[in-house]
Amino acid sequence: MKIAFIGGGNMAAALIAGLAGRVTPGANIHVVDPNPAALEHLQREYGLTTAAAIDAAVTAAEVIVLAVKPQNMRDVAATLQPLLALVGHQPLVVSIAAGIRARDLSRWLGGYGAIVRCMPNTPALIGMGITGMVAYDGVTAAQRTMADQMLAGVGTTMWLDDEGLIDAVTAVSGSGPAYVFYFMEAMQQAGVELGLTPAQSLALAQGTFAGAAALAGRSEEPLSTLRERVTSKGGTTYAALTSMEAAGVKDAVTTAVKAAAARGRELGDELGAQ
Ligand SMILES: NC(=O)C1=CN([C@@H]2O[C@H](COP(=O)(O)OP(=O)(O)OC[C@H]3O[C@@H](n4cnc5c(N)ncnc54)[C@H](OP(=O)(O)O)[C@@H]3O)[C@@H](O)[C@H]2O)C=CC1
Ligand SMILES: O=C(O)[C@@H]1CCC=N1
Repeated sequence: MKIAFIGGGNMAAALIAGLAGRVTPGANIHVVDPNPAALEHLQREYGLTTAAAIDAAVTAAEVIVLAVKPQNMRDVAATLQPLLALVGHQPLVVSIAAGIRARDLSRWLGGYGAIVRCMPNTPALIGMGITGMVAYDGVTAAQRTMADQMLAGVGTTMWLDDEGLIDAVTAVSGSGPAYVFYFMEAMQQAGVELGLTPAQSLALAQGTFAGAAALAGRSEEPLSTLRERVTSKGGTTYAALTSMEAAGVKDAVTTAVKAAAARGRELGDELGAQ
């Protein structure tokens, strides 16, 4: 599979790390980014080809991943559109941008239909990502399979019929690793304040997230049951959870996740109106 990335920043680098040598040889990956430092690192690490600006090399790929910020997407589409119009085959365009709707991207690409909109997350870097995906009108069955193979190579895929749900995916799993790191940071800090070294406290917090996430993944029980099994009556967990409830932590988290979804919709409205 020949893949071109437009944008070689954080999320592209995470995807490339998971893809190179696993889904396709690094030499089959081409990355366009104006920052030489980012490209040099990717080139050195994975042996891929790079360019500072979009040119015809991009359309030689079967899959073109648009991995620029949502605010740059329209300009990128304007540059890409005449190049796509020149090629005989229709490369699959995969957008990972938060908010940008497939219909707006299609319009910016001159009515192009072979678009998959998806929302990956950074654990793709270690092959443990999860990606929500939706196919636009002109995607062939073979292209859908190709998109699935690409993203299944860096973790789990979840296809959605309703593109409107991608903002929810963005809020839960696209942004989600940041919430987990935030929670881990707080747990690490508390451990240090209680006398552990930063390394000890980090190992305990990280190991706890890894173990609890794996347990939740393997268990048939609801999360609330798993939580209750940790919570001895009158014990330490009860003291912590009572403190969290009093501080409104659960409400704060659900409100925060909804704020992420609202921002996704807002980006789609703002940028799609152009
Ligand atoms: N980070 C994450 O965890 C996730 C991000 N996403 C989505 O991925 C996209 C990229 O995010 P992220 O990687 O975090 O952002 P970054 O800013 O790290 O990466 C974007 C890169 O694209 C470059 N760029 C800008 N314009 C062009 C252009 N015309 N051609 C080629 N490259 C260009 C940027 O350069 P410069 O900085 O100089 O502008 C930058 O290096 C966003 O749309 C985001 O919504 C989706 C899921 C998760
Ligand atoms: O923060 C953002 O907008 C991007 C989308 C999901 C994760 N990072």
